[in-house]
Amino acid sequence: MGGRPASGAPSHAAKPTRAPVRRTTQRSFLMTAETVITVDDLTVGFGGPPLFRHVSFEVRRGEVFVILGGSGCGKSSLLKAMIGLIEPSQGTITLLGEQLVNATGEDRRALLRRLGVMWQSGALFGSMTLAENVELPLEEHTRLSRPARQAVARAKLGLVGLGDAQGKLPSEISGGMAKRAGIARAMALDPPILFLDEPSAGLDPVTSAGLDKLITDIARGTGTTFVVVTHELQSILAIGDRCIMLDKAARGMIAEGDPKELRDHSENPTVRAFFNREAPSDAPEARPADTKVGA
Ligand SMILES: Nc1ncnc2c1ncn2[C@@H]1O[C@H](COP(=O)(O)OP(=O)(O)OP(=O)(O)O)[C@@H](O)[C@H]1O
Repeated sequence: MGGRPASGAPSHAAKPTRAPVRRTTQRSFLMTAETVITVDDLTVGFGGPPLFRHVSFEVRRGEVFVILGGSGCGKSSLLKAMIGLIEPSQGTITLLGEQLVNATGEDRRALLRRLGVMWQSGALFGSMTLAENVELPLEEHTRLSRPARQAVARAKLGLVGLGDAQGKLPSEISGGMAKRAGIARAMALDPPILFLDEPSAGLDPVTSAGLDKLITDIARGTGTTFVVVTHELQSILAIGDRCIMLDKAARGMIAEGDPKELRDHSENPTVRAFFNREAPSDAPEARPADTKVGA
């Protein structure tokens, strides 16, 4: 099952399960915001049966878009396909108006430079201070002078609440601080889109909630678009403007919409089970057509 109903109509034609929705100003903005990512009919596999197939969705400028689902359903693989690290076996990915899948050479590199990525661990270089870590992409991809790079690094670390920790090594900071530093480094080149892979992994609930607030503050304050892979329910509900849900048994996308509306109104038993922390019911092939809610 994928993001399209069997008729071949686009997934956004799927019958929504509707409930009255109170729109905030932010959500109203997102309803009309331009599309910055279009994933169309995407299939990814590693030689055997596809991990997921026929996945289609759009991400709008300035929103926090969450890719969720149980372990092993392909969330990280989808993120990797969206940043050019995995070649899909079918489908297209349009980022900021440019085609990724067929792009090659300098065109591809220039497109990928416009994306910021933070991996689960924060992936900081242990022998470098936080400031030096943030400076690194600037050194690699710009002609800024050292003082200019230092000024940008200071600003980015200040933005994530680490203004006083610039001279520290990664071994001298907490896990939550490392995630913040990872976000600062991912933002060094002012990317319009930031991809975060499991940002809350390994964090206690309070630290995780602080990181959630940082993500929404940056999205609201700077208009940066976030694509976040996570299966942390509290984070999904705290940060997600919209989401898609992948499912291992369905080998595809089984839901799309506002996470709170999916939690409260989805008719799909697998989606309901996920949001209500229940063991999934027997739903071998979940139905995509009934699961688009509040998008
Ligand atoms: N490069 C690869 N080659 C072969 N198999 C892979 C590769 N990358 C991922 N897989 C497999 O694809 C499946 C999905 O992995 P992926 O990490 O995308 O899932 P996930 O939903 O992010 O899982 P989790 O929540 O547990 O991190 C796993 O079974 C994994 O072993």
